[in-house]
Amino acid sequence: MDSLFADSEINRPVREILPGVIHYPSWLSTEQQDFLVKKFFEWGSDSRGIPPHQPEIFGHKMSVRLTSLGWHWADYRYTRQAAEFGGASPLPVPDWMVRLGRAALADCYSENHASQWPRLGKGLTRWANSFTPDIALVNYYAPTAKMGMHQDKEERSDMPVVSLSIGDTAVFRAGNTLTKTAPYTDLLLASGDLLVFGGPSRFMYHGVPKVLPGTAPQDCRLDQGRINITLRETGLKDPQAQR
Ligand SMILES: O=C(O)CCC(=O)C(=O)O
Ligand SMILES: [Fe+2]
Repeated sequence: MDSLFADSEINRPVREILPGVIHYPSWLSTEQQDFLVKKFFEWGSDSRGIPPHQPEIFGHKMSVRLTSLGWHWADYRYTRQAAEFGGASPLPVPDWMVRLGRAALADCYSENHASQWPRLGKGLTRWANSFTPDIALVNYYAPTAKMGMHQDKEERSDMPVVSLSIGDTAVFRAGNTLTKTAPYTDLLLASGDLLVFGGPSRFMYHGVPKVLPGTAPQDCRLDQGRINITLRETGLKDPQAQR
């Protein structure tokens, strides 16, 4: 009874937070979360990839630790090699991750589901089939880490952003497309939650003001903190990098 009517199922319906922003609670199964945590540790310790690091922006170290697959992100641009790590290249985006990204969009934007979201622009549904993320940003938030308000705009594609959360719950701040300032909509992203933002909100400002320590499910394989995996299409052609 408890698990059938768990709080998460009753109080956290799938919602369109803002036009084109879909929050799908508990989208990942426990097994999928376990698998992603295992992969997270593998990626982080693989000497062939980009080591987890705290990128510097405007002379300040971010509190989040980042590694990435597909492309390296630094100084607001994508490159295939990381000069600061001896020219190392990121590990590739695995096929299963592309399929996961498509499944996420299918669940949020396909005709079936999208009819529920009256504010979702027309034409979003076509994205579910063609989404081919070529970058996965893998963020680790220690319990005190946060991420300032920003836009994801290094891409040359207007494909949606797919974001997966594992571990401690975070406060996610969805802003607006015009300024870093209010109006904001704050929501909680818990372990297993999916957030997709595209269409009219693809270039919204957003950030993570806070992680709520000790809120991960008891059986979570991540002892503390939060993993966020963000899948995007860069729209960049290989081998040329962004100038
Ligand atoms: O951690 C999150 O939920 C957001 C991450 C994010 O906005 C980013 O990596 O650009
Ligand atoms: Fe972002």
